[in-house]
Amino acid sequence: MPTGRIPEGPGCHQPVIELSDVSFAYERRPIIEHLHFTVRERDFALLAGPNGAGKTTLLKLIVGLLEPDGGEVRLFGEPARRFRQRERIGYVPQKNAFNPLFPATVREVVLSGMYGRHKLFRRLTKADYQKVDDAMQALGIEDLAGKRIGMLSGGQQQRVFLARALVNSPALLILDEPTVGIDAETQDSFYHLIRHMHQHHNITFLMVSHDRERFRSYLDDAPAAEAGRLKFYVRHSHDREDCVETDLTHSLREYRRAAEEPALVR
Ligand SMILES: Nc1ncnc2c1ncn2[C@@H]1O[C@H](COP(=O)(O)OP(=O)(O)OP(=O)(O)O)[C@@H](O)[C@H]1O
Repeated sequence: MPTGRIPEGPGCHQPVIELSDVSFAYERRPIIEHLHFTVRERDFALLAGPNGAGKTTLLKLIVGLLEPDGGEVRLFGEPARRFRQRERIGYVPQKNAFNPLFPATVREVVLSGMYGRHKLFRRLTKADYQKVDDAMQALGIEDLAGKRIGMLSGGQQQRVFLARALVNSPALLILDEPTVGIDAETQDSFYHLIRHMHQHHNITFLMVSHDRERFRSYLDDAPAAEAGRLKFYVRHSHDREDCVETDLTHSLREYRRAAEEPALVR
């Protein structure tokens, strides 16, 4: 298990998230104690743990919404509390975190992913709208563009949130139990897509999930780090040495065409 700050890796394997001796308590109740862990570029990290183990708390520490009581959290080499380049992080929330009565259309939800880069009310450019169209096409939701998000199935909604997270071409994609409440077949198709993205793109993944079993064949057997009931499982980027990036929109279109996912939109 690593201790302290890990030296920088070569090429496209720089540290993205560094947790050095991180501890956190709510009032006096310790939630996370002495956690050391580094996620590097193009790693796929699964954060697993039962209800109440501290997964959401740890995500908040990672994105700088909470500060640790001890130790240090760094994002892309900077202290998390000072990190401002929010557009480098894409976030896919739990389906249940979304209010189905929210009246926005699919296009508006995907477009709202741009606000990390463009302050609210700043005029969006033609290129921005093109990125929104590309992301919707890549995920097979372009025909749903004018529909109210609350009218869609759980699987379709998650594709909308994934498109929203991808419009800024994030370097780090955080997925917070993205398939809770979605049927097993749709979950399979979602995770197949996620694995494709991990295999073919320079995106680092941090996924929160109760469902370690689903990723058993994809991740190392032993946890790479543990703190209390929290466990990190990883597929390291050194499994893939080439650092060449391919265009995400093009690649996801090809992926759809290859019909590896026959019924893409469910
Ligand atoms: N703002 C808060 N103030 C005090 N205690 C809190 C606060 N937020 C969470 N907790 C407690 O901290 C513990 C960890 O909560 P957290 O939400 O991080 O767990 P989790 O692993 O994400 O759980 P779940 O799987 O149920 O979402 C829980 O016991 C929770 O009740």
